[in-house]
Parts: sequence; structure tokens; C-alpha cells
Amino acid sequence: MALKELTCPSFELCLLLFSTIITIIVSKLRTSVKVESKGIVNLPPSPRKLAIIGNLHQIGALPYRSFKALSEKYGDVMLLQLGHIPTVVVSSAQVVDEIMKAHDLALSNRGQSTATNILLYGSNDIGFGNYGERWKQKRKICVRELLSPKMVQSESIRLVRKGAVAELVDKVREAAAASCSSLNLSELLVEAANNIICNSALGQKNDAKGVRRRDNVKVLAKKVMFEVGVVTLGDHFPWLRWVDVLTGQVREFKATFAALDPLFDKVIAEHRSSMFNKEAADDDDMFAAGSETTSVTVEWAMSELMKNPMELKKVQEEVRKVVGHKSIVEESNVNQMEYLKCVVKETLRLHPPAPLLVPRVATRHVKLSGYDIPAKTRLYVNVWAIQRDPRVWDSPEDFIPERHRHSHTPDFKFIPFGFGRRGCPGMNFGLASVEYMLANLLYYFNWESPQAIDMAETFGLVASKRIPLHLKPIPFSFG
Ligand code: HEM
Repeated sequence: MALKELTCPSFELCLLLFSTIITIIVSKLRTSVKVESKGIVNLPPSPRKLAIIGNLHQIGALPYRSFKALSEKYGDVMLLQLGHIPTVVVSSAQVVDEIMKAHDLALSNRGQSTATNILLYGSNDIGFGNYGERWKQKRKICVRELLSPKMVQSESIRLVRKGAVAELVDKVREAAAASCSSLNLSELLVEAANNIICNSALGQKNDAKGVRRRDNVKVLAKKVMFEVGVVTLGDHFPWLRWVDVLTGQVREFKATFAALDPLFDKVIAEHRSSMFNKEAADDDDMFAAGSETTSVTVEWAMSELMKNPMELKKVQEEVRKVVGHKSIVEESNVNQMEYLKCVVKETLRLHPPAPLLVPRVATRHVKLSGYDIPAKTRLYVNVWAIQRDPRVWDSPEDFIPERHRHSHTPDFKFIPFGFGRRGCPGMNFGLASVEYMLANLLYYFNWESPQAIDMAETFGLVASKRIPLHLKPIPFSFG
């Protein structure tokens, strides 16, 4: 056979595959020798893995559900091989307690990906940046300038929330006046949550063409949120990074970044001499992380309430009793709505927007529940499984807001905002928005559902409803 025929593309591909396999085997042998020579022997239980892909074939489109099913067989600390990434999945409150007490610092790095490296300035942001002095500084500035309880309750941010929610209520009212029987509430919630965050952080300025800046950010933030959740082939198999280039994936990330970066430059320039600091403005993922988590929480709360009419009636009675005939829902009213707060908590228990938190990475070897976790292992905390764990929750699949009435102590069986050094700094900001949006929707309108509520999920970095929530609003009058 002529040499030319041998070097056809498929032969090159075989050669590439063969050399890749040899490289993997050699590197695996090296790793296992290293592991054994360091005395690391007691690894967590693992399901059987396949060559090269490891356990990837066992993970479905909703990984937190696949992890839960596997953990029922392999335990609360389980080791999976996701492509080339060794990954530990934690599925019990007790183990989270142990992490918090003994290993929070050692498990404070994040896992970076092709997407976060391109979109988030080399993963140099608060959400995906590694733990360290620079990261601590950035986080401190964000909390001080925007997310502290004092800032969240400041007059300026209250006004922003009030304005954005009034806009939401007006839009629902318009739809009701036009006898809309199937309003896409999900869409309006995303818009309202985005407006709260963009207007709080960026102000309400327009760009040169007269388009409101928040409208530009809105579209981009949604894109960023989706794309940072993308795990490319090259992330699982570094030797296949070139495929990400060929498929156009890398080009897509770069295009999003190219659109977002000048916008942030403008904001930074404007705020240089004022309250907002460059380090804080750097964090485009904060807008994305903050708005989608907020809107999906209200979306799930409304869905659960529609499925549970007794609870809907109860929470509406409370909201209307507290607000009375004033016909304006004040933020201060929300503090008296104890049951509404329970509804929000129960929603976050059953539908944590980040069901696997944001993955962490071990900076050094740690011992967890007696198992060895080597440095650089990725860690997922399966909050979705923990918050439905029948060992710690009665009737875990049922929507029972009442169960939160007397639970004030921090408890690792309920951690929708994560925990420790990497826990969510936007909790107060997020809760204030969720509670105020929900109180308004429940005060001004009664709701009917044109069809059965579909509770199916879809998952990127955030778990949202697969089919947007469509409802019929009916304006409520005190008569
Ligand atoms: C209902 C609303 C929200 C929920 C349920 C939520 C949940 C979470 C969770 C689970 C994490 C990961 C925590 C961990 O790994 O332990 C996180 C991180 C983060 N969240 Fe939130 N979040 C919400 C709203 C917000 C808002 C409104 C903002 C900002 C405006 C925000 C900013 C962030 C940031 C910057 C991080 C990264 C923190 C770090 O890595 O150190 N979040 N959030």
C-alpha cells in the first residue's frame, strides 16, 4: 500500500487516538504511583468507570438527580471520574458540617473551564476565581458597595426595587386588562430581576443610540449565565481542546466577551471617581448570578403555590391582611409576612437555583469522612439531594412552608445559598427582591392556570423551569 493511502485522514485520526490512549495510560500509571507512594489509599467508593470517559455516561441532563441516584448506592461521599476530572460528590448535611468545621479553607478554590476563562477575565472574578488575597479584596468591595444588609436596605436600592417591581405589576395589569389568559410570567420575572440588579449596580443610563444600558446587559447577562455553565469537550478531555475551536464553541464565548467587555469599561470609567470600584464592576457574573437565581426562585414559588391552592390561599390572606386597603405594598410590610417568608424558604428547599452550588476544588489533600481526597479533586455539594433527604426531612417531596416557621438556627440541611467562605454574598439582596416581588404578585392579583403546571426542570448553572410559567392574572379588588 502506498504511503499516501496510509496517511489518509482516518489513519491520522487513528494515530492521534492511539497516541492519546498511550499518553492517558502512562499519565494514569504515573498518577496512581504518585498516589500510592504518598500513602493515599482510602479513596471514596466509586461506580465502575469506562476507559477514557470514566463515569460520564452515568450522568444525565439533570446531574444532581443522577448524582442522587448514584449516592444512594455508593454513599454520601462518592468519587466519580468525569472525563479527566476526579470529582467527589457530597450528599449529606453531616458531611457538609464536617467540611465547614475542618476543611472550608482547603476546599475554597473553584474549578475553571474554557467558558469561565474566556468570559470572566481568565476566571479572575468573584464566582470562579481561586481563593486568595486578590479574591478576598474583590469580594469585600462587592459586599461593601452593594450586597451588605445595610446597602440592601439603603434608600437608593429600595427605590430601585420598588421601581422595577412597579413596572412588573403594571405589565401584569396591562395583560389582565387585555384579557390575557396565558401570560408568560417567567419572562416578566427575568426582566424585573435583571432591572433590579442592573439599575442598582449600573444606574439607569442609556447608550449612545438611546437604548437603555440595562437592556443590553440583560441579554448579555443571560448569555453569560448560560455559557459559564457549559462544559466543553476540551474541559473533560484536555487533549480534545482543538475540537472546541473547530465546533465554534470558543468563537461563541469570545463573541459574548467582546460584546460585554466595552460595556463594563464604560461603567468603570464613569464610576472611577464615585462609589463603585473597578474591582466590583469587573464582576459581570455577579449580574448573571444574581438575576437568574432571583427570577427562578419567584417562578418556582408561583408554580408551587398554583399546585398547592391551600397554601396559595393562606399566603394571599396574610399578604392582604398585612397590606390592608392601602393598595401599595411597602417593603417594610414584608417583614410582617412570616408565612410568605416560609413559602420562599420551602421553594428554595425544593428548588435550589444552584442545586450543586458552584463546584469547589481541593487546594491540598484532605481527609473527609475517613476518605482520602487528593489535592485538585473537584467537589460538588448536592444541595438538591441534601434538601430532599428523608433522613432529615419529613415528607421531603411535599411543599410544606409551615415546616420553616420555627427553624431559626443555621443548619446544613438547608443551604440554598451555599456555605463558608464561598457562600453566596448576595443572599440579603436576593431574598429582599424575591420576597418583595412575590408579595406584590400575590397582593394585586388572583391567579389561574390555563393548564396543569409543568414542573420539569432544565439545568445550566441554574436549575430553571423547562417550560416557562404561563398564568392568567385576575386583578384583585378590595371592593
Ligand atoms: C435567590 C437568590 C440567590 C441564590 C439562591 C443564590 C445562590 C448562590 C449559591 C448556591 C452560590 C454558590 C455558593 C457556594 O459555592 O457555597 C452563590 C454564589 C454567588 N452568588 Fe448567589 N444566589 C442568589 C442571589 C445572588 C445575588 C442577588 C447576587 C448578587 C447581586 C449573588 C452573587 C453571588 C456571587 C458573586 C457568588 C460567588 C461567591 C463566591 O464564589 O465566593 N447571588 N449564590
